[in-house]
Amino acid sequence: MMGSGKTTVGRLLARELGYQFFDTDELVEEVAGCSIAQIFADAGEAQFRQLESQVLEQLCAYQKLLVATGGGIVLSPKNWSYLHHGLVVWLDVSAEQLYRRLQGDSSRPLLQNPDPLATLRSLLASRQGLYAQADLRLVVGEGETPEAIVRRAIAEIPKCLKTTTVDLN
Ligand SMILES: Nc1ncnc2c1ncn2[C@@H]1O[C@H](COP(=O)(O)OP(=O)(O)O)[C@@H](O)[C@H]1O
Ligand SMILES: O=C(O)C1=C[C@@H](OP(=O)(O)O)[C@@H](O)[C@H](O)C1
Repeated sequence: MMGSGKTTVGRLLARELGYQFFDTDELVEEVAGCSIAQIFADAGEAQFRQLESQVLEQLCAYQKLLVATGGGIVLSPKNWSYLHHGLVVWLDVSAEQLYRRLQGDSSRPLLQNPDPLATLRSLLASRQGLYAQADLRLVVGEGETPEAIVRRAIAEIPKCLKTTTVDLN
């Protein structure tokens, strides 16, 4: 979800793993040559979603990447075929925590309305089943720091790696 810490935690985790870090929102802005808010205002959400899929498709061909996606990437079934090239982590943060973090932030167009908390609750409820398709769910506690989440991710990721080693001795 937006504001769950994908960019903040992802950047730190990439450094720990020695992976390159990319953020689909940043790449979309580079491709479009303007901010996400501007893309939504000028071309609409559908155009943003197309650019987002395009960027994800290009990224999924590479290895040793950590990709922080936009919170709505889960909406398109096609995006899941790209996401499943890697291990998908869900940072599960309550709507109330998200609201506190994003108060006064004008960069997320879907929250620019009179009741952003209600929007966050309703988006979270409608996307819950999609986020649940992730390989790893990290429920983020109240006040848990990005560094603590990274430590938990590093402990949990090996347990859910999809590859298995076959010993042919
Ligand atoms: N674990 C955390 N605790 C408190 N604030 C956080 C945490 N993770 C991220 N933030 C803050 O929340 C806001 C949104 O984080 P960000 O990493 O941009 O989220 P996302 O990429 O998922 O939209 C930023 O202001 C960031 O500093
Ligand atoms: O949840 C969403 O639909 C969106 C989340 C945003 O990314 P973050 O999750 O990085 O905030 C950004 O892609 C856009 O504003 C739409």
